Amino acid sequence: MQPDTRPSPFFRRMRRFIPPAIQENPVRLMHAENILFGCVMAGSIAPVFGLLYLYLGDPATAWLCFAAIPPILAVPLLLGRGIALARDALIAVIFLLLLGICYRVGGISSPSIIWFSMCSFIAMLGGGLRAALRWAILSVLAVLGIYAAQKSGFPFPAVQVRDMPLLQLVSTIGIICSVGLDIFLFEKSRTNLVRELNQAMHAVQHLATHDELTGVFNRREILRLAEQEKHRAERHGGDFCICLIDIDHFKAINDSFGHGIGDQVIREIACAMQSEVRKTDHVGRYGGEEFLMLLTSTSADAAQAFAERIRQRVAAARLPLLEAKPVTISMGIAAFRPDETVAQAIARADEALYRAKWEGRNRIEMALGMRERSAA
Ligand SMILES: Nc1nc2c(ncn2[C@@H]2O[C@H](COP(=O)(O)OP(=O)(O)OP(=O)(O)O)[C@@H](O)[C@H]2O)c(=O)[nH]1
Repeated sequence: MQPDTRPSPFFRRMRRFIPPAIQENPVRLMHAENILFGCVMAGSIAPVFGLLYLYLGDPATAWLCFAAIPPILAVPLLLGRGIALARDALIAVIFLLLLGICYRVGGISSPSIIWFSMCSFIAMLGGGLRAALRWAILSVLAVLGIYAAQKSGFPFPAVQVRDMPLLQLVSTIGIICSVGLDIFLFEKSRTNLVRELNQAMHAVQHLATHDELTGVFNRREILRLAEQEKHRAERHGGDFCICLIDIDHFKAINDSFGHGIGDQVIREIACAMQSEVRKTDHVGRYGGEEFLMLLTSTSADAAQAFAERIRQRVAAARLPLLEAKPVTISMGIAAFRPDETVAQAIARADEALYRAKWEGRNRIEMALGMRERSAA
């Protein structure tokens, strides 16, 4: 059973806000997702602090928090115009909000001062190191500016919140939770990305090694497997047979029923072979209507008996596609010899196949050994 590789419902819902052009690129998708997390986080934290400042008797700062909510929630709409624009717009709103809060409540001693660190954090998750560095410099300059302004006697409003320790407490807990949640969501989005890349890699690998029409191995892969089996047989001993299969009078099938039906016949026969072989054997499409089977740990006699079973199964099948007309296959089998190459073993199987055709088709012929061949 295929594992469920779809992202969680939260991520799927969030992706509705991400333009398809961004979704095509996994890294840009991850940055866009992180910016959306930033919007969700900032959009939920701002009203909490708004309510807190109302409770603490500072309605002007509370309204600053509430006023930041609409621009934060509008940021996803900017994603269509570019990730950098959306990211910088979000951070700019947060940055200005923090400047406003620090100006009103405590200056350099404001519990909100530490929240400037979130600017470079969000920038990093939403776009990489350069953006993070830019926002880190701006944040440091802002903090230094607040300090310098206070030192030089700039008139900060004398706002007294009712319960400063409570503000400190909520602010500290808020930043701890925000950082933790951001890291958790970032990790989730990174895991999704890795999983999707893995999936894409498997799909590409499958396309590179399998025949599109039949789903069995393609020529390159079956030849690679043949080399691998040859090395295994040479190292560990054991028999290994190569079986070349060709559909008889296939041109006539194409001519009578059309190429579409011809393709389906090729598919049916590939499927019949694939379902008959053992898990350790391999089936590949060698050419148009020609297949190569690698029968591992199989003696020549066993390979012949097995091939006979497939030949009979195909000959007995009455495909509705062909209006129940029989279709047959011919096969040539070569038992691999340690002193020959894969190409030589296939050449012997091909020679046996040629004999099977010559002898009347719908039959199996065993290859001669190399020495017998050169003597012939
Ligand atoms: N439909 C279809 N036909 C193919 C495909 N690949 C090759 N063919 C056709 O298969 C036919 C093979 O014909 P031949 O090589 O003359 O052999 P045959 O008619 O099978 O005769 P024997 O092999 O001698 O029994 C050709 O007409 C090719 O066009 C394919 O992928 N799909």
